[in-house]
Parts: sequence; C-alpha cells; structure tokens
Amino acid sequence: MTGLIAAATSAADKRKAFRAGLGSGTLQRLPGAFNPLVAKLIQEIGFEGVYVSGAVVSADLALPDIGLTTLTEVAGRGQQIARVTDLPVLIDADTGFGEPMSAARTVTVLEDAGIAGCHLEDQVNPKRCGHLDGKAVVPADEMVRRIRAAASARRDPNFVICARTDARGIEGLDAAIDRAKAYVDAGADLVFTEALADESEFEKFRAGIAVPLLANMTEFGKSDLISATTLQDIGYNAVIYPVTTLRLAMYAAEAGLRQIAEEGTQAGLLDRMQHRSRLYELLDYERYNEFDSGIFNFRIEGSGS
Ligand SMILES: C[C@](O)(C(=O)O)[C@H](CC(=O)O)C(=O)O
Ligand SMILES: [Mg+2]
Repeated sequence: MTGLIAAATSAADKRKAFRAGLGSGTLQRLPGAFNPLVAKLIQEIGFEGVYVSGAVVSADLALPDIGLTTLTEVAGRGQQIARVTDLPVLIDADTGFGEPMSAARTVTVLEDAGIAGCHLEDQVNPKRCGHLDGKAVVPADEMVRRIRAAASARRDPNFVICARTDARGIEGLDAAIDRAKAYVDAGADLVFTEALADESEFEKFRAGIAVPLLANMTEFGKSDLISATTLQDIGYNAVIYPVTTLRLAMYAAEAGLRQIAEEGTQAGLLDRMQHRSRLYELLDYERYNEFDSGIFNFRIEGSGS
C-alpha cells in the first residue's frame, strides 16, 4: 500500500532532491497547487516540484493576500499537499508571521509539515502581492535578522531557506541586488527576485548573486512571462507559476456556473469537465482494493460517462 494514501518519499529525501535540483543546472519548475489533488497532477505531468502560494491559500479562503492567514492555516495546507506528493514542496511563508523569532518558529512548523523549503520576504506588515504598487520593505538589517533566525531554526540542514526581496519596485534593481547579497550572507540558500520587469533584469540579478535564483512567473503582474528555456539559459535555477492553476480553475468554474444558470443544465459542459474516470485514476481509486477487494468493483456508467 506504499504511496497510496500518502506519498512514499520521506520529507528528508524530498529536501535532498530539492537541493540537488537547485544545484543541477536544470530549471526546477514548481507550479502552484491549490489543493492536494492538483499536486498529484503536477507530479504526474512531470514537474520538478510543487509550490504552495500565500496568495492562493488566502484566495481559497476568499481573502485578499494581505497577511490575514495564520501560520497554522498555511502550514496545514502545506502539510496536506506535501503528504500526497513525492515532489519537494516550496511554501510561501510571507514575512515569517511576526518578528524574527516567529520566523524561526515558522521554519520548525514547516519542517514538521514535511515541506522542503520556504520563502520569507522583506516586506513590512501588512504585506501585499509583490506585483502591486504601494509596497514597502523593512530595513535590510531587519530582514537579515529574519533570515538568520529562520536559518538557525532548521533541524534538517537541507530545508531550503529562500529570501525574497521586494525591493526592485521600491528602491530599484541595484538596491534589490545588494539586499539579496546581505540575505545570502545571513544564510539564505535561494533568492526569490520578486517583480523584475524583463529578461535584462533577470540577467543582471543572475550576474550579481552567487546562489540559486528563483523567478516568479505570475500572470497579470509586473514581470514579462519568460519561458522556462529562457530562464534556464539566463541561469535561473527555479521558477514558480504560483496562481496559475487557481486562475485556470476559477475561470472554468465561473464560465460553467454561468452556463448552468442560463441553460438550466450542465449537459453542454461535459467535454470541459474532468471525467469521473479520470478523477478516479488520479485518486488511484482502484488500488484501494489492496485494503478491501469490495472497494473498486463497479463500472463507471450513467449520464454523460
Ligand atoms: C508569489 C506570491 O507571493 C504568492 O503568494 O503566490 C504572489 C503571487 C501573485 O499574487 O500573483 C506575489 O508575487 O506576491
Ligand atoms: Mg505570496
């Protein structure tokens, strides 16, 4: 029954794999999973990791991404997602949920949740999406304390501490690079270069920083949508597509709900739905017969199947 209810790969092995991936020269692609089922899809399709987005955890609760969610809520979602995937999970820890000592506690809680790494950003509280105007950052030395505290709290040295700088949109690119250098000196393993504009800025960041770099290819934001091949050629080590699956799903859900409201039936929507049989395949439903041979003993029939 290994790997059925939960993924078989241990958290320690996932962290090792994430470290190795970041050092491999191959871009690690981490789409955001808005739930554990999407994480299974991400693994099946062949991505290198799974991202858990703060914006998505918030939106899922019908809240804006302004630091309203708690560590317990975020870690809980992360744990549910990490449990079902063999891939490493990188999670968005916003500003660390408080003072540097809270950032330290955040790391211990996320380690216990089976997460492979987290990013902490240098925004003030309340934070906002990094692609909006009107952001503010804390002084660099305060963020340095955040990162030091987080790095010192690790029990597994392979847990990846990623420092995100939001400074590009506030203090400019050179200042953002200087901040990132200070965060690396404080113990960051990976740098999240938030809201850069175009390829030339990604190149400039790459030239300035010695540790692995992560690009955020979020839609409708301040960064050009650069392909994975180009990011890899520039020398980036990881990319997240944080809100993409939620945007796709919500778009489809809205269109479908409007059609049902108008037409009084979903009959015209079946070819735009995940089929029951595909859902069951993704869930490994049939394998539950390993527990009890009476579990999967039906055929999928009925309307539209
Ligand atoms: C990456 C991010 O922190 C997230 O929470 O997913 C967001 C993404 C977004 O709001 O589009 C961010 O870039 O701040
Ligand atoms: Mg976020």
